[in-house]
Amino acid sequence: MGAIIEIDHLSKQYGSGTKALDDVSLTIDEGEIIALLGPNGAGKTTMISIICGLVVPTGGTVRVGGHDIRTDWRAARKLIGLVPQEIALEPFEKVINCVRFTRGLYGMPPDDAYIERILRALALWDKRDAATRELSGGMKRRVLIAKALSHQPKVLFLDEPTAGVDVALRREMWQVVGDLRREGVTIILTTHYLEEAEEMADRVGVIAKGQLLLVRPTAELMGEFGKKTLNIELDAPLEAIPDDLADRGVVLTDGRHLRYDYDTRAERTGIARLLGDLASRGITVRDVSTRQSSLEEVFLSLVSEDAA
Ligand SMILES: Nc1ncnc2c1ncn2[C@@H]1O[C@H](COP(=O)(O)OP(=O)(O)OP(=O)(O)O)[C@@H](O)[C@H]1O
Repeated sequence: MGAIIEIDHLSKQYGSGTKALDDVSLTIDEGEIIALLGPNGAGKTTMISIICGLVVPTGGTVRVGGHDIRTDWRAARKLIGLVPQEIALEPFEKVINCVRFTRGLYGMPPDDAYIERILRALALWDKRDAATRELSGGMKRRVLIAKALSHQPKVLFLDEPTAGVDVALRREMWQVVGDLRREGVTIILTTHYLEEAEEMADRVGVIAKGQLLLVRPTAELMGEFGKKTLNIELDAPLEAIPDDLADRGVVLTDGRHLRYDYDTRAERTGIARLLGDLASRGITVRDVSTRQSSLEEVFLSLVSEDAA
């Protein structure tokens, strides 16, 4: 599928002098889910705000669906829905009216059949006549998504969609995002929860200090940076580790357990040889398990590499 968002050498320096974005270029394809990861103040919200026309860039260009966000902003903005970080809803208004009004603000003709479809998809149909103040936090977030989808955008921005929500609600949100993807909506989300990026995103972009450090398919990033650890439980305790195994990086963690870190990218991981060597010495293995470093560890190693 073709590009829906083209960000070219984008920069933003706020009046205060803060350089929030520094020469960022990124192309996002239609239908993909991309997660922007970065510590507080990295520039994620600034990037989203520029694309949505809320902040004016100091350099570079952005095109949405081929429309320049500055010279052709009306057409660009029609393609975009934004779910902001802060929950701001009219407390006494009915859910269904909030969504209808937002659609109207975009100049779209009323379409109650479509509004019913999104409220049903977001499990809000039963609450359509409730005032928004009567809703739970998770429901309010879903109303924000319904509002953002009210004008049938092709691109949805979710700025920290699950900040401050509990684990069950977070899973519920992931489900909603999965459903939207099946509808063909392109989704750009910012998150501090690395698990969220790992779970949902096709690609991950890591931002720190206004710079896009890298953008990679999530699986590739995990494969490339992910080290694995093999834990071996022995049948009988060992006094010491044989020298040749120690030379290969095998560690005796306690008498009964060996640990071996290996690189998933290596042509030979050395696992078969290690198990063979143990067997030939009469050292019996009771159990083996492996553990892969999480995206969190990958992310921390990237950001610290950058700081170094
Ligand atoms: N309106 C503004 N005026 C001046 N500086 C700003 C403004 N908005 C953001 N900044 C600064 O720009 C930098 C990037 O902020 P931004 O909100 O884009 O980061 P973020 O990655 O979204 O952070 P968070 O994860 O905390 O939401 C920060 O140093 C911030 O203080």
